[in-house]
Amino acid sequence: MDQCEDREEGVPPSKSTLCGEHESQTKAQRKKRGTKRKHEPEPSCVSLKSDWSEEHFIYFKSQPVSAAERARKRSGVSEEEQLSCCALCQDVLKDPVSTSCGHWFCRQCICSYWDQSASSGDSSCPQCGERSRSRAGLQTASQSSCVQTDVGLQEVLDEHKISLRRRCERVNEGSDETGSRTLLNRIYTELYITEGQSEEVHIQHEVRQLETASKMDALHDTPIRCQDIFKALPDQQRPIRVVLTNGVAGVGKTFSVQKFTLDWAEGLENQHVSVVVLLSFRELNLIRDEQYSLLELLHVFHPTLQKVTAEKLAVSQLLFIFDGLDESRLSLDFTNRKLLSDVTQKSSVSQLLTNLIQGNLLPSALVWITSRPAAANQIPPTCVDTG
Ligand SMILES: Nc1ncnc2c1ncn2[C@@H]1O[C@H](COP(=O)(O)OP(=O)(O)OP(=O)(O)O)[C@@H](O)[C@H]1O
Repeated sequence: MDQCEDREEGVPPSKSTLCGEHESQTKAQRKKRGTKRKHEPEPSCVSLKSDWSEEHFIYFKSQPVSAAERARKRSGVSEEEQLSCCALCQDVLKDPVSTSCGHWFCRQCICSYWDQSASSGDSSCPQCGERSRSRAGLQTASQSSCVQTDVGLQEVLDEHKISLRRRCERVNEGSDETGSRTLLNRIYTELYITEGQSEEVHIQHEVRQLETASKMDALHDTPIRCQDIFKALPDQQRPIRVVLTNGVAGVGKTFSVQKFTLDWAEGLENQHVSVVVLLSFRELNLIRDEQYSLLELLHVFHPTLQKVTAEKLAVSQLLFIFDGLDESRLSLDFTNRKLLSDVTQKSSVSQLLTNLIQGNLLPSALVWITSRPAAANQIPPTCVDTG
């Protein structure tokens, strides 16, 4: 059994349950001090980092065309062939490395070229004559792609992170919206999530559930930090893609989401995620009767995503956070057979969400949903990863 006070109060285990006992401050204490506030989401900006291969291609295209390249073009050699061919041995690249001007050679070819070159220590590019980085600085394809992927997109990504940091770094304190905003990191106390999967559908009132909760067993009673919810436990085989965090009113679900996002935006945690898309069901309610594609949905709520194409979206590691399922006025119908797999295909917001959660849309995207217990049964247990 977990040791958290709120679990003792009776939050029934779902995929994960926010136990909500802060290390130094209980919910009761918070309420007494009038700190329970709902944090309205603000518009944010999002950018995207693409996979290396796509940028790799752009990278080559953007190089100044050398005489050798022009000659190859004249000879009818395709660009793909050029990219896989060493300019020195004219053979297929072996252990390919690039000079700082962007030309590719077999590592052995370029090293022996430099070894043989009259002026030792000269590291000019054999193809264009430009002075290159030294042999120690030659880049492999993956190093080069990282650098190139970041060109242009890095700026957008930084902008997105700054935007999300601004959105999450401060929270309202006080009993009404006029309360002052304070730094989240200053008041945040660690919350623990326990993993569990209830077989029952929770139809009772939350108070009733509190009574029955003690009869349910958590799958794991090890507390998990909110930043670690997508990290599989040692005994878990499958990667975790969809997480549903279930917790009673005021336990700290929104705070956890904000803390997770802030740590990501500050570069502290979960850096394998390229883009965090933070949305509340309250925001989504506003467009529930409209038709959007997933790409448009992101553009609407995250304007800087406008710079990002569907192709880049498909190859990036996205994390969608949907906060407050209990406030949803969408009718999430997981039995609807309308399959969506194209991020540019328009549909209702609920269909976008069900397809995203089911993995038809952006199958590698991570999804985190938070909910009060009474509403959590809107997500079928089969859609949630138990690890
Ligand atoms: N980790 C935390 N550290 C410090 N205070 C917290 C923490 N989590 C929650 N609180 C306090 O509890 C209040 C309620 O938290 P929060 O809005 O995150 O709850 P919630 O679970 O999202 O509630 P609801 O179900 O009503 O949306 C916050 O305004 C804050 O004052």
